[in-house]
Amino acid sequence: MSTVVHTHDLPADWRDLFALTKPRVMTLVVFTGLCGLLAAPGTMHPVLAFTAVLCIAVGAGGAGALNMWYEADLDAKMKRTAKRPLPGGRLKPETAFQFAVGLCLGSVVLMDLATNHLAAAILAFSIFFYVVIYTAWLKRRTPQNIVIGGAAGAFPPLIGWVAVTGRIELLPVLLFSLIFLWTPPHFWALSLFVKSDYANAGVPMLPVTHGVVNTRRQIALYTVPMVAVAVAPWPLGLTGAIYGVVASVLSAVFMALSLRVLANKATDPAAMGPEKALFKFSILYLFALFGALVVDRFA
Ligand code: HEM
Ligand SMILES: CC(C)=CCC/C(C)=C/CC/C(C)=C/COP(=O)(O)OP(=O)(O)O
Repeated sequence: MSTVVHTHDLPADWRDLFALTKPRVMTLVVFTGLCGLLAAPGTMHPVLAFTAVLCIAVGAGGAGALNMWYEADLDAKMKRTAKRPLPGGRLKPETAFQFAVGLCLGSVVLMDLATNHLAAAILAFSIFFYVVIYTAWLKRRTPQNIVIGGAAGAFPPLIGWVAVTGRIELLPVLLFSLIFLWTPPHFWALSLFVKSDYANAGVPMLPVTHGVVNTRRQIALYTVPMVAVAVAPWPLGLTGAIYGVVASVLSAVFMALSLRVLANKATDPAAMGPEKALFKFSILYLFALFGALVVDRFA
């Protein structure tokens, strides 16, 4: 019987399993969940609060891993994703599936034990939404895939809030709506400069199905209600001026960048500076608004 362990194999395996959880994208998902939890009225034992945030991270990671398990065939066709653990042949699909299901189930059960049924149910629903509604159902069928399916990524602040209060209230619903309306400009800006990847893989993303001009119009169109929802908590008296000022200023920048995208006539990805700027700014924007929400709450 051989007991030789190739130690250099072990870290590679763990790195691949970790990569399966989409750690870079999920940092913002987890941050918005953490901020939803911190912004909620009431107190929670720090260990339970940490556990709740951990559950959001593990649940989101498990959902990301199930997404990669399901779409290994698509990922193999796109330059951006071809080297992922499954298309790269570094991980067996069964291993990925078991790991992913373990994370998803573990996160929901632990959330239920540590917080309340409603928070656990919303976590379960968002995993279901990302994996089944977005990945398995809509992504390959309609360019509205990310509008509807994107709702999955909007749940974390609500989950964080409900973990503390046990109730759904207006502010976390506005935070949900903010991310829901933010997702189309975030993703469509990116999809404009990686359009050929999606076209090659046969994924019906908006620039592929409805063209570059239409996609730019849609980005600007979603930015208007997004900005309104972003600022709304301040005049509604749900937050103070710190959040209000940060949200107003950064929303004005977001609007300006999306108008620059609308004005851009280029179709060559090399000339898509405004799109690249909007995509990068979209990430900073959510980090900043959610950060300001927490600072405001404790100021
Ligand atoms: C269906 C909705 C969404 C789609 C299709 C989408 C798609 C993408 C894609 C393709 C990337 C580029 C690179 C990569 O794979 O790392 C990206 C980057 C990113 N997305 Fe999204 N996204 C969506 C929603 C969200 C949500 C809800 C969040 C968080 C609240 C988010 C946060 C991020 C972050 C932080 C990055 C940058 C990652 C890095 O630095 O590499 N995305 N997104
Ligand atoms: C709590 C919980 C379950 C949260 C879910 C978080 C969520 C839905 C995040 C969406 C962000 C994301 C990874 C989009 C990638 O789209 P894609 O899968 O089409 O990207 P790809 O082309 O990079 O695979």
